[in-house]
Amino acid sequence: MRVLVIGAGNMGLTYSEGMAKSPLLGKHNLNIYDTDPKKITTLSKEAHFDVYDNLEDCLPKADIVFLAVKPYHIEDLFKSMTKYINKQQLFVSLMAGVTIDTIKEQLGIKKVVRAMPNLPAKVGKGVTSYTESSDVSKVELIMVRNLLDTTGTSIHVDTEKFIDASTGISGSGPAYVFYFMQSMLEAALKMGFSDYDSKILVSNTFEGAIELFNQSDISPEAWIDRVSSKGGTTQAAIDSMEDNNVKQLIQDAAYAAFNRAIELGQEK
Ligand SMILES: NC(=O)C1=CN([C@@H]2O[C@H](COP(=O)(O)OP(=O)(O)OC[C@H]3O[C@@H](n4cnc5c(N)ncnc54)[C@H](O)[C@@H]3O)[C@@H](O)[C@H]2O)C=CC1
Ligand SMILES: O=C(O)[C@@H]1CCC=N1
Repeated sequence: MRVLVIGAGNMGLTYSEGMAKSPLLGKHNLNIYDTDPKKITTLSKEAHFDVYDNLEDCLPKADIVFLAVKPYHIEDLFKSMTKYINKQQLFVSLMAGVTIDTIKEQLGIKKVVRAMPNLPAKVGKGVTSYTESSDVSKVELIMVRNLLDTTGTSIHVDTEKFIDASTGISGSGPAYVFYFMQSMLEAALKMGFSDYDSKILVSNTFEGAIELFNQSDISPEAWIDRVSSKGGTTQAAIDSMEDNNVKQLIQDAAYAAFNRAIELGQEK
């Protein structure tokens, strides 16, 4: 099985590295294509996998093609792809918003898996949701799942609505966590801690809280209770967040991303 990844950016490279390291594929069955000459030069020197600057040499021989460009790149990309593709090939899109029907229509193909990954895939802790067009067989779907799982874990969803919804939760989600971290870092700096100490305080707090959550069946709400003393400091902080409607604002943000994913799918 030969896999081609189109787009050597954050996601394309992350997936390429995950798949190339996996015994499922190995680096010689993994090719990557990009149009940016600087990226091609850098990647060619690193030689984790075979890098291409033209579709003619890599697209016809691929069995599975990952699409990892920005949604606004597809117009040019799809035009350049059509003469090198065949109906046996399976396309896996990692792009936010772009629908299965758009990919099928614009490429004139039938087998598409639409997936929504996230950036912790870089450290093997990604979560990817995925769904497929009706022409993808069960065996092909298992193959794709195995490839997605080289960067973490995956969940199968029945409709594309849940791909857009998971964009609002997990796809964009790492940015919400970083936003919270940045806010805590800035508070620590204002309180007078050094850069180094602020980073240690904040990153260990996040890591420790996640570990507690993962190692128990206790909800985040119940953990908040365990941190809080009546009339104490945590209560003062949580009251401040509740008074400022922070929970609602975070939910609004997740919906803003969900709705933007739907909108992207309608922009052709
Ligand atoms: N960055 C993230 O955390 C996530 C990104 N995604 C999706 O992944 C996709 C890629 O995002 P990033 O990797 O962040 O973008 P990026 O900007 O880092 O990478 C895009 C790559 O595509 C290349 N490219 C542009 N036009 C091309 C063409 N015609 N042919 C070949 N390569 C071309 C660019 O040179 C660049 O290397 C997007 O559609 C995004 O919605 C999904 C989930 C998370
Ligand atoms: O911001 C974006 O559109 C992409 C999709 C999810 C994360 N990054």
